[in-house]
Amino acid sequence: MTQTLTAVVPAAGVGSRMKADRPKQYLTIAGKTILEHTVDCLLQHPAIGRVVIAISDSDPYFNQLPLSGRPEVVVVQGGAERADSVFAGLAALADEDWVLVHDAARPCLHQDDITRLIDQAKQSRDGAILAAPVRDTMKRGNGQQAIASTVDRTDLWHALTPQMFLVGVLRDAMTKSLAEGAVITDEASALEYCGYAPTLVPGRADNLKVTQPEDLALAEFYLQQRRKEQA
Ligand SMILES: Nc1ccn([C@@H]2O[C@H](COP(=O)(O)OP(=O)(O)OP(=O)(O)O)[C@@H](O)[C@H]2O)c(=O)n1
Ligand SMILES: C[C@](O)(CO)[C@H](O)COP(=O)(O)O
Repeated sequence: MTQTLTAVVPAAGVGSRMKADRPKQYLTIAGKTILEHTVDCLLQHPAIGRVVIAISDSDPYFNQLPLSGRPEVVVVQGGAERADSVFAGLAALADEDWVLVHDAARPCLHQDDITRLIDQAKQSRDGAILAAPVRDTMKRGNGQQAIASTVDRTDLWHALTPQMFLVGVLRDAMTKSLAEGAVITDEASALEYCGYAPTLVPGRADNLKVTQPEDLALAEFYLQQRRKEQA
């Protein structure tokens, strides 16, 4: 598999839910920042040759990382929302390219999941996302910390990343959906807004997004397991 794909990594968030002394992508696990774990994982895959990282314009951390000097890494300025950061990352890419978008905060991505996503995404212009089936009974609240209803969890999934699309299709969908005020929390929601139906590719549940303080120890455990697998 030749290294022809680019991954866009939104890494311009502040990580407020993490309640840490720095944005969560710069917290360290086993001597490396979460961002470095994520980018190393992406560039380890034989089909990925370049990573475009969107960082905050006030980011004081990135340039201190060895990562900042890697030739495979391009840096762009992120935006106020995750979608703005992703959109900025697309500016460096051509419409006919395929792109994987992957959260900096998801360092435990497995190589096999990347391979399966790439294989599935290229089957259709609708693209594909990694997703994990919901395991728990799902409740919708009534706004007063009480249950309003139980959500039917038939065919209900957690959207993960990477999400993979043709750049031109994604760029146009994001342009339209954002201009019309749609709520875009992942790339697939922009495609859906424009009538596409991206494929759901079952992904590993340990591809967690480090979001809350207790997630850091779990990510450390999963990365340790990954190192044992690769030893
Ligand atoms: N304006 C933003 C907001 C988020 N992100 C990135 O999008 C990914 C997923 O977003 P999330 O987990 O929500 O990160 P934060 O927005 O930093 O977290 P919080 O909502 O807790 O502040 C993260 O890698 C984050 O750095 C980004 O590039 N630009
Ligand atoms: C893109 C994503 O990780 C898919 O689940 C998620 O939507 C990011 O949401 P966040 O609120 O920006 O963490």
